[in-house]
Amino acid sequence: MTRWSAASPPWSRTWPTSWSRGATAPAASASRVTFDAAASAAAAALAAGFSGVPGEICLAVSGGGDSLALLALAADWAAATGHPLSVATVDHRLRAEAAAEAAAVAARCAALDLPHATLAWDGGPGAGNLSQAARDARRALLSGHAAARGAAAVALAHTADDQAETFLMRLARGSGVGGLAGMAARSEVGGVLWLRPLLGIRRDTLRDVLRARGWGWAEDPSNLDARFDRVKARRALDTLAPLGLDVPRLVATASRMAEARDALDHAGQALAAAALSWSAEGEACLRPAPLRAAPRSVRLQLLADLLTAVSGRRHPPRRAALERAAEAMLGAEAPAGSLHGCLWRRRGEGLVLRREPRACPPPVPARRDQLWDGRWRVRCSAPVPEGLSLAALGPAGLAVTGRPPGGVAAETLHATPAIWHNDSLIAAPACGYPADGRAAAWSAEWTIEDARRRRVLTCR
Ligand SMILES: Nc1ncnc2c1ncn2[C@@H]1O[C@H](COP(=O)(O)OP(=O)(O)OP(=O)(O)O)[C@@H](O)[C@H]1O
Repeated sequence: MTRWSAASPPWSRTWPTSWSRGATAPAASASRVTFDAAASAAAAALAAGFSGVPGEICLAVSGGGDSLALLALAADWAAATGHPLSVATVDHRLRAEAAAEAAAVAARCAALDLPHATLAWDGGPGAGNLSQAARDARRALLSGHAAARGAAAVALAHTADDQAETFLMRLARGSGVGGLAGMAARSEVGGVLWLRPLLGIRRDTLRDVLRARGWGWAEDPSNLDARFDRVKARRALDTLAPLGLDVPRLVATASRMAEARDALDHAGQALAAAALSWSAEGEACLRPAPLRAAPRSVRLQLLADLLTAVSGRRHPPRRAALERAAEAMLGAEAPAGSLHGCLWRRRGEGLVLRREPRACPPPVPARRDQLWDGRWRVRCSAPVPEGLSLAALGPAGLAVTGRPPGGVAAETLHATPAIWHNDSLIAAPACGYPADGRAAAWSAEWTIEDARRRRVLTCR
């Protein structure tokens, strides 16, 4: 990328004064060379991260420095390649300045001739763990928006610094290799392809890219709030640097962990083929003998993947809890237990793992095509009338449908999706209700959306 050539020093432009931190730009020629190399590396990383994506890429841009740099680099790449881009900003409505930040991103996009949408979240006040709820809502809004536009992927602007902070936070939580592998450059969750093309690029480089263009950016005050683990991790990195434990070292370690995780996955695949079968309702049946015979790390990886898939959650259980549950499952004492929104129970010689009904989500409005509880794809082949909701079948629903033939446990059926109108059951597609075809428009398919887990677990 030659945009920042020495003939036209980009840092000679003026910085906006109101809406940026405005740190000093590199001045000496050695820094210019360093900057050119770093900026070219960022542009090359973005091009590699976006390569082969078959359609529009929707950029998630908050107005912060990282994601504005993503916008800047992606706009250059799109201008050179003609690849379609769009941009979305989520206004969580949690800070007064957020609307102005979204408007500033919109203005930037208008100047670049890129479509932009502001997606508002109204669920803030009252949400339990507010930052987790805001993150989940952001992902849901972004994936819904991308699906509505028919976009092929959503791009996030996580950096090498984010990856290193994530590594430290997971280390502190006692994560295994799966967690220590950090964030993936590509992942498929909830039917959406998520891209993180800047995971190898330093935050400071991205700030320099913006300074070079004279673009300001917004600072989210929560990035300085020491109550957040991420901020603590950022500060800890400063303390650890003299030990040689810096961002590049942690990122390199995370990528070695990703290789180890892939090797475990591979072994887990062989173990799954020997030990695992599924019912159509998403009940996992395990044969303990091959589990016992497998190396502990492979066994734990398979159990972590299973618990993640059956619970529909994005993250596996904590390592310590997983180890305790694995011991209990393979020991003789406890006949049953629960972990990570799942129930396990001994059945004959085997073990059954199923979703815990009370961990299923509260009712949501029924739509024509939606992922429910992270594990069921629920569709309707006809327009959905107003006022219908999607919620777990539960005991009340099962009392209406009765147990379908096949011997599936009532508890498993309780955690399947059902369509309701107030308290009246309209359809329970996983139970084939109603049998006379009145609600045949509804279908439900048990699904493992995450590409990595799909590889490990789809051996039926
Ligand atoms: N409000 C938002 N609207 C759209 N995308 C967002 C929003 N908040 C975060 N993102 C996306 O998620 C990524 C990671 O979020 P995180 O909260 O860690 O952001 P960050 O490190 O503060 O980055 P940025 O400086 O771009 O906000 C961002 O880089 C951005 O791509």
